[in-house]
Amino acid sequence: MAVYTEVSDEDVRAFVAQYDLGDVVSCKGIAEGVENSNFLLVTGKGPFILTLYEKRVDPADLPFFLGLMDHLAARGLTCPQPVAGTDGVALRSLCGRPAVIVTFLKGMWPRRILADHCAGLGEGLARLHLAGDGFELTRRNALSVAGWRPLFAASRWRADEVKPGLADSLAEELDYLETHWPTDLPAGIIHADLFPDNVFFSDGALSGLIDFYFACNDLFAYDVAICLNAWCFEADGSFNVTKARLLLASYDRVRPLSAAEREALPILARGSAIRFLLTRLYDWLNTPTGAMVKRKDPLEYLHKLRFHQQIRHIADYGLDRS
Ligand SMILES: Nc1ncnc2c1ncn2[C@@H]1O[C@H](COP(=O)(O)OP(=O)(O)OP(=O)(O)O)[C@@H](O)[C@H]1O
Ligand SMILES: N[C@@H](CCO)C(=O)O
Repeated sequence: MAVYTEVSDEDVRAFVAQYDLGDVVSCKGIAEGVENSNFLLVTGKGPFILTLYEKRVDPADLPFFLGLMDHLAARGLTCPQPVAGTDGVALRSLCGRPAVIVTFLKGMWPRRILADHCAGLGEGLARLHLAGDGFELTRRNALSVAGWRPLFAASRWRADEVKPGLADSLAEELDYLETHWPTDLPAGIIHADLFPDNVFFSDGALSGLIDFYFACNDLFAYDVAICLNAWCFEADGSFNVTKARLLLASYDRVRPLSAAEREALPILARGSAIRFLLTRLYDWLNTPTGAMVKRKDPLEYLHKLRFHQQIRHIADYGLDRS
């Protein structure tokens, strides 16, 4: 359960009194997620999500995240929308943390990923990329290639506790990625964390996207690579080429991938693998004792990294070049 900050009933009632949401019926910590403290807040006006932003969210970025959700919703994408208080302000403070109430999305994220989910995902991801066009704020991706070295430095001295030799393997990979990382591919607003638990489905169709707190300006194809890693590997570690084909084909129908973007997928997938490996490694070594959170396994992403290191070309995945 991701609840880092406990909120008392009195605090919640005083907080909600600043909105036109009626009385608080209940407020329960949500047993999912690792980044922020999330609560299912039920008021006289129905269910909402109360989020307290934790360590990895820079408060200065919150206007970007909240504005982006409004921008995307205005363009027809189903995503949470910040709720303003009676004073017109959405971003507040609760228990010493920046805090926001957002609208509740119907649907469920898929616990077991089927090939059809990957088709829905590809279309939804491409629609998100198109819908981000025209958003006036920008945010650099702090967790792209320039951010990996400092993140690694924070865990390097203890990395071998997780797996002997891990520190050297990561150092070598970072050298490679820093030298070969592509820069001249189409870019815009990306989600940057579109894992299955951030994509809701209803009756088999994608019904909404959540958790825009890593969204930023970066390469569109990097977002595709993040999804290949998060959606197209099976529990036994094998790469499911059917899922990958469906993801790419449905993405392509909405926003065609250029030949250069396809060519770059193997290195982008390596970058995506090291990004999640490094944040998971840091969290593995630094999650505060007593925090109600289920840590994620960094080595799952070492396995994915090793897989992509063997790939020279997109055709080696069994995927089409165009
Ligand atoms: N707007 C929403 N509508 C419905 N449920 C939501 C909403 N926002 C969050 N949730 C629920 O809360 C859970 C955790 O939310 P979220 O993914 O934003 O947390 P996080 O700590 O940022 O997680 P992550 O580890 O994915 O970064 C989701 O899996 C979902 O069940
Ligand atoms: N989706 C991330 C956690 C949130 O950053 C992971 O699975 O490591």
